Amino acid sequence: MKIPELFEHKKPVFSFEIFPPKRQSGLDKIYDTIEKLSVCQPDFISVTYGAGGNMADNSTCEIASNIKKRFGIEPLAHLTCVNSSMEDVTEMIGRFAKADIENVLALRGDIVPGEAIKKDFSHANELAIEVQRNSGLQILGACYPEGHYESKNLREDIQNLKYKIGAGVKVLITQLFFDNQLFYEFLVQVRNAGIHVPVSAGIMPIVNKKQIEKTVALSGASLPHEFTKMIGLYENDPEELYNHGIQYAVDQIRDLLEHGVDGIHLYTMNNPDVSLAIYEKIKDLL
Ligand SMILES: NC(=O)C1=CN([C@@H]2O[C@H](COP(=O)(O)OP(=O)(O)OC[C@H]3O[C@@H](n4cnc5c(N)ncnc54)[C@H](O)[C@@H]3O)[C@@H](O)[C@H]2O)C=CC1
Ligand SMILES: Nc1nc(=O)c2c([nH]1)NC[C@@H]1CN(c3ccc(C(=O)N[C@@H](CCC(=O)O)C(=O)O)cc3)CN21
Repeated sequence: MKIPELFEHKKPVFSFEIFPPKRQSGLDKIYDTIEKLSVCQPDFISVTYGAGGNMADNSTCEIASNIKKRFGIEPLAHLTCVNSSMEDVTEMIGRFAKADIENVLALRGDIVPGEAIKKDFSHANELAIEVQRNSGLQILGACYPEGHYESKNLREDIQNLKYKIGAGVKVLITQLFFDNQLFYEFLVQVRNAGIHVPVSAGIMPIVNKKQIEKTVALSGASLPHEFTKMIGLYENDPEELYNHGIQYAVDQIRDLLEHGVDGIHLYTMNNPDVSLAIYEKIKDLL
């Protein structure tokens, strides 16, 4: 199924994101996770590729393929290019096609100190052009409600976003954010810039202390008062932080749905219990 077509017919589109396990031995567990997530009947599940700069894994294609074969759910395979040569990309596109994968999230990827950068691709739009040229894959892309941290400002980042659309990106998924107001303002600017593709909101529930630092560093997302207050109150009480972290995500998603968002993309962090708990509290609006 072509994910961009799904957005034409369904609102909201509800999706999950998972990441491949660090070791091959974790593969059984990821399939248990997907099985649990399948209860929510997500419209698609995306699988990261070298997420957070972790290039140790290479099982994105295999997992995405099984999401379709074993669970009958549409997969979205992420593909990054900053550490890849043209040859690597060609090979991976070929593997996706062979595995019957129809949709890819074209990303530049995180620049990790010490990890060699290859010169064939500098930005996600260049990867999108190659995917478009070399395959029949549907292309999705990432966008940044608060601007990408390497951009001077949001305006410049949105100008760069137009290159992706020009390169064939048909749906955008946002970086995680905790302040819906910033998302709504971003959406106005995106539409004013002439970008009219569906934009799905990426939401990450924060349920333990360890996630806070890592997530903020990866995303640069700003933390509204309500969020820092929750952390301040419960950071030393794991059970309360877990419950309030879920509730924060639920409140965020319900507000987005009430504002008519095109899609909700839940960063599951491979935790099906958290995702199911959230689903139970939002399903009446899906
Ligand atoms: N590994 C994964 O599965 C995921 C990774 N990410 C991360 O998101 C970050 C960026 O990825 P993308 O959005 O795909 O990168 P991108 O290439 O679209 O943007 C990166 C930066 O370059 C600028 N830029 C983009 N196109 C440009 C052009 N043609 N000329 C000049 N400047 C341009 C942007 O404004 C931005 O500041 C990375 O850190 C990526 O790894 C996000 C989601 C999932
Ligand atoms: N800059 C950036 N890079 C990404 O890879 C990325 C984003 N942003 N934003 C959206 C999602 C969120 N992603 C994430 C976010 C956090 C981890 C993370 O904390 N990984 C831990 C492992 C956690 C665990 O095993 O439970 C790690 O140590 O890599 C991974 C992917 C992938 N995506």
